[in-house]
Amino acid sequence: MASFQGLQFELKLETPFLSNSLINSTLRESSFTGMESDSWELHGQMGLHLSHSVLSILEKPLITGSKLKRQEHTFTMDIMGCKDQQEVGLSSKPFRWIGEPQTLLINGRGQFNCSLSAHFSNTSTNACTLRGDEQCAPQILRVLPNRTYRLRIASITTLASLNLAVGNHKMVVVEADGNYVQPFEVEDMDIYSGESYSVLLITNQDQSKNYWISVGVRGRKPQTPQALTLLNYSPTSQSKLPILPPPITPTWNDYDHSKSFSNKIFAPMGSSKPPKNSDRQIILLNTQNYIDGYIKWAINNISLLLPSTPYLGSIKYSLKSAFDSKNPPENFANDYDVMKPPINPNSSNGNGVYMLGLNSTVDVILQNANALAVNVSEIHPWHLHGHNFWVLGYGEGKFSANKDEKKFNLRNPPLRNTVVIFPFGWTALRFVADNPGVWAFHCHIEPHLHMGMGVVFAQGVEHVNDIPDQALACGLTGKRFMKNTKQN
Ligand SMILES: O=C1O[C@H]([C@@H](O)CO)C(O)=C1O
Repeated sequence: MASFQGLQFELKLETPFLSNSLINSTLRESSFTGMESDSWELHGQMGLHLSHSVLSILEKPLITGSKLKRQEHTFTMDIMGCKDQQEVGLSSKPFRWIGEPQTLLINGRGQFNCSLSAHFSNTSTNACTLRGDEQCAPQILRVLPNRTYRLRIASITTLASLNLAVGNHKMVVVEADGNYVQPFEVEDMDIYSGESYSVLLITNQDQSKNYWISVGVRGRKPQTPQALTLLNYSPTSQSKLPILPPPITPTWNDYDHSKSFSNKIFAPMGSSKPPKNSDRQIILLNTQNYIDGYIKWAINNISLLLPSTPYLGSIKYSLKSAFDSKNPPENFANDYDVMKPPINPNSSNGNGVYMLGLNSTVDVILQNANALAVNVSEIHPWHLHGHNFWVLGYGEGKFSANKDEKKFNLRNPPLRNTVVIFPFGWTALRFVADNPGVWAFHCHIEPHLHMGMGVVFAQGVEHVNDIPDQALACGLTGKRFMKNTKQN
């Protein structure tokens, strides 16, 4: 495990932009709590609010080194209420999509309605300039010339996939999701919701100038302006605007560009390798569907609807009626055409659990497909709780075990906890189910999770001794049940 896992605590910096969704997500997440793993994960943001996209550029870790406890349950937030509204829209007939973000925030700063805020704050006629209204002024990264900086970057967006570039500078990617990677140089980098990276930035450019860092949207037709941060070379004044324009994000649908970035990520020499073979292969087809006319996402034709009783208690205490006891499907119909909208778009809700053998090696093939509309297939960053996995490869079209397994990278696959599936493609990953508990595996795009795009894995729940009271506080494991079990 890499020694720099504390960056995610910096998410707290973004809390003014969170909504009451966090309270919901706290309850929701608690149903997944298992034993602590030593890989601290970036999933407090499961409940981040929906109307803005947020990117943190973290210059310094708050905590480094040691084993960290997952902290996402401890946030308390101000209440803004927008997520509830959005959830209502997503669960309505007719469906109301959340829409693209109005702005992107970098460390809480975005340029939205700047002239309006200037008017109210009465500080400047153009609040988007560096001397304008504080809220609208970009974050300033002040650097010394000829140094090497490590930027810790975490995307906690709700929807947007992002691309980041620093004007006139290259970056060297050295870490992804808390694991070192073989360093590689890039002009710009993609970062999907739930992912985190460290990049090295060498300040070797003209020190009498400042430079823009820009972030733009990928994979969805952009209706969101690029977000800007200023790279300020000391002792140059912060108010000196860069001569060069902000770097322009690659075209939103240039997927080859994104694939080329993902395909450069490898584990460094000496990292742990995946087991040579897996004990089980689970193929998960991602489709957009209807249930009673409501738009949903489904996995192997089941749209995840979480039960009211948290899984950990219901599995540990064998409460068989608490969730679907049937095993969810491990594959989909052979003749399903992933390049076309579903012939039968109807699906159903479910909450069954993939029961994994403790310490077994599991391969998951995430198979993307055409959504409901013709010629539409979207990016989905999938995030696994409680584990890292090795990314064995990506491919186009429908996964073919015979052909594609031969191409799996077992030599130096990167270890991650979030991985993207590209439109009309598949992504293969392998993990060892060695962390007793119940774990969500889901698309990190919050509205997609709300619409059912996730599955649940469980393993070794009998080894989870101290289930937190909060995880036993509702449904069939509510108060009365607890009282009885404690008495027995
Ligand atoms: O889940 C989604 O719903 C909309 C669209 O497919 C239906 O309006 C969209 O862009 C999504 O990503």
